[in-house]
Amino acid sequence: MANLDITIPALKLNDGASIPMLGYGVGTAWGKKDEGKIDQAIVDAVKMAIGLGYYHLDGAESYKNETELGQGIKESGVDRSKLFVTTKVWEPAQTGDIERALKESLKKLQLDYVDLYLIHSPFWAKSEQDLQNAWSEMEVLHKSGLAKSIGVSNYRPQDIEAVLKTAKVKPAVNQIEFHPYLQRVELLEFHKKHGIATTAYGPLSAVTKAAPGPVDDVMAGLTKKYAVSAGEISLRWCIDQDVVPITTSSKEQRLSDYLRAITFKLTPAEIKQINESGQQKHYRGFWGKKFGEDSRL
Ligand SMILES: NC(=O)C1=CN([C@@H]2O[C@H](COP(=O)(O)OP(=O)(O)OC[C@H]3O[C@@H](n4cnc5c(N)ncnc54)[C@H](O)[C@@H]3O)[C@@H](O)[C@H]2O)C=CC1
Ligand SMILES: O=CCc1c[nH]c2ccccc12
Repeated sequence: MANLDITIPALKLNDGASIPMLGYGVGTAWGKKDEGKIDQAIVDAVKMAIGLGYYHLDGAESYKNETELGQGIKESGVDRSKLFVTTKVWEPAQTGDIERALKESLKKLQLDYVDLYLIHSPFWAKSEQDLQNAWSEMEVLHKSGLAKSIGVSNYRPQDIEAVLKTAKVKPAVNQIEFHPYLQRVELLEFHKKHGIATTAYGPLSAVTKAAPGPVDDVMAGLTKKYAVSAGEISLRWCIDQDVVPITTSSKEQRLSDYLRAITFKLTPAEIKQINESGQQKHYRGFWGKKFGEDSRL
């Protein structure tokens, strides 16, 4: 399957690095059970995604497939410097855990550095000080060059506020669930105010697992106008709001088609139509219990 021979545009981060505006995740479609054995299907999927032009790869310690992600990167033959590799640390329990986790991740990934290292969630922390201590460990890893950029994931404004009280380096990114049924308006405003980039997981939710719903009619009109699928409209809806979507699929055709999201642009009026119809429904696919009363934020 030929790719479109296009380069995915990049967004500048607050530390000067650039992140490709469409990512491929190995979390949801590829969560692995038996960590002892290499899963060739995941290696092949990573190679396939890179071959199509997905140079932004999103992994995590908790997905238990960093070995496969690293092997896929190696077998792709694409120069390391061209790739943007993210991984995430799961719940750090004590001082030193984050450094240990990153070094273990790098070993599995067969890499000398990651482009972006994220704290996977704030929900393990018992106090503001826990979040601040974890962040200062991230800053040390950033300074050492093992993580070119550092950020967070699933942080709410109050979690970022806590971090910013003592941070020397601001988080470059907050990776959050984001789609028309979870628009995070206040959080995005907060990110903008502090120069934090937003990356989005679950970007297809409104047209896949949360469908049917109130955006369907708007999507139908736009798919005709742009001759793309509702998935591609969903990805573009993120990009046009400076949000970097991270998607995934094991199907080469779908992944290839999703690259069309970088070939057109929605108008401000079309984004508004999606936003207004999307606001009529609320859906959260991940971490719902942890967000509790903050579920709509
Ligand atoms: N930081 C965090 O807490 C989280 C991070 N992530 C990251 O984001 C990545 C993407 O997250 P997703 O929620 O999976 O993104 P997504 O909203 O792009 O959904 C992708 C899923 O939808 C399915 N799909 C794609 N096209 C479809 C279609 N036309 N019809 C029906 N199903 C279709 C795919 O098979 C795949 O399972 C993950 O792989 C992971 O790397 C995901 C969840 C939480
Ligand atoms: O990051 C997304 C949610 C998540 C957290 N841990 C795992 C493990 C395997 C798949 C998804 C996830």
